[in-house]
Amino acid sequence: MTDTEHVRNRLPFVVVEDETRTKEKCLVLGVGHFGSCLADHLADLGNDVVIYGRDPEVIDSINKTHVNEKYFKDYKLSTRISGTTELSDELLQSSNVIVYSIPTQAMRTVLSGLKGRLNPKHLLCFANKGIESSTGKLPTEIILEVLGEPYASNAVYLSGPTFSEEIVQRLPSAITAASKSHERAQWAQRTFHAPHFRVYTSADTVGVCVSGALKNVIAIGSGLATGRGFQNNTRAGIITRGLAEISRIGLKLGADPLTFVGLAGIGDLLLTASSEKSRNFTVGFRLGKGESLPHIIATLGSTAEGVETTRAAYKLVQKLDVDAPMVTIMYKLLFEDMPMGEALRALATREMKSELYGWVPPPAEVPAPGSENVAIAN
Ligand SMILES: NC(=O)C1=CN([C@@H]2O[C@H](COP(=O)(O)OP(=O)(O)OC[C@H]3O[C@@H](n4cnc5c(N)ncnc54)[C@H](O)[C@@H]3O)[C@@H](O)[C@H]2O)C=CC1
Ligand SMILES: O=C(CO)COP(=O)(O)O
Repeated sequence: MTDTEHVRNRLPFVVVEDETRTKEKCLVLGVGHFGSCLADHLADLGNDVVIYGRDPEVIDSINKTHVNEKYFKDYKLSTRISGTTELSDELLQSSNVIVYSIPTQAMRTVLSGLKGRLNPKHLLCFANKGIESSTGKLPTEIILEVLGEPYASNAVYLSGPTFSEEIVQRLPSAITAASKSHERAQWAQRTFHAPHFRVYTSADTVGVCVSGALKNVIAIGSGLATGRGFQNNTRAGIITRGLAEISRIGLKLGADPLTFVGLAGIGDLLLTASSEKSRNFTVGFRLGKGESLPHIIATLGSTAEGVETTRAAYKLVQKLDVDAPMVTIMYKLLFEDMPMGEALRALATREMKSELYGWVPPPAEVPAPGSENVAIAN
């Protein structure tokens, strides 16, 4: 058991005792890796925190021993966290900050259960990353469809390079809080910000959600290449061209191009697509080693959002009619049994392109020497 106190002691600044900070009543939905570490972080900053989970054994272990026996058995969580399996109206009304940290595929169901029981005064933060596989819709769209306004405009999306196991150890991290409402983004910033957890605001909710979802698809591809035995050059190429692909898709949806060079963009892509700590990278790595997808999913013990998001992203890019070779090949590999050799060949033998295609108009054709055009020009 690692007591996080000793980790905190190696930070060159005080983490908690800031009396000027407004203490919030926080409710964290989801008792997996990310929900637990965000609950711990919020409690560490002096907030009252209740964590909701559907797994009574995990909630029981948090209440009795302050340990999440399923996801963080090596770390003691804050004693300020209390767990519950009941989302009562009283609990919802007594909370002012609600953090959604359940996988995206369950989002419509969970939010439908909350509809009519929330208050526009709640600060709603969404920490999930993904696209709904049955519809190809982003979290921004699901919230609008299920909860409507003003919840959609006030929602805050937390996204960036933040592995839960590093946050729970209080290792310095940075994240983006995006909302159409600047006031809500700032509220989330004030609530989560700490010297070791820097929060930056953004207004680009679409860009942040697209980046957070699609980096997982690229991370599976990067893991796969690594599992197959390719090395650093390949990984850097995948990450860079992956970012170009994410940007093309995001731009079609109206994202701000600068988001892709931010924490939720390149920051999270770099992290996830290059680390064995990532579940999505791990799924790819194991595929590259020859394991089957159903076996990997059954034994991963946690969620890899990129798998279902690949299915969703494939639908989305077809609808948007945008060139997305990695999303397309990953979909065929994962869901259409395309052999790996064929997939890699298909990616590698595509036509030659300009690096910025999809971003800027193609340059004018340069006439080949000796061609008719040259003769005319001369
Ligand atoms: N783990 C990490 O480092 C990070 C995760 N995220 C995102 O946070 C979200 C959650 O991920 P993790 O906590 O890591 O996943 P996880 O697999 O560790 O935990 C998921 C939790 O959600 C619960 N859950 C699933 N469906 C539910 C439902 N219908 N009602 C109530 N609870 C339900 C599960 O019981 C489990 O406790 C994902 O979208 C992920 O991409 C974002 C940043 C970092
Ligand atoms: O989103 C994450 C880190 O920012 C976590 O990545 P994985 O879900 O691939 O583990």
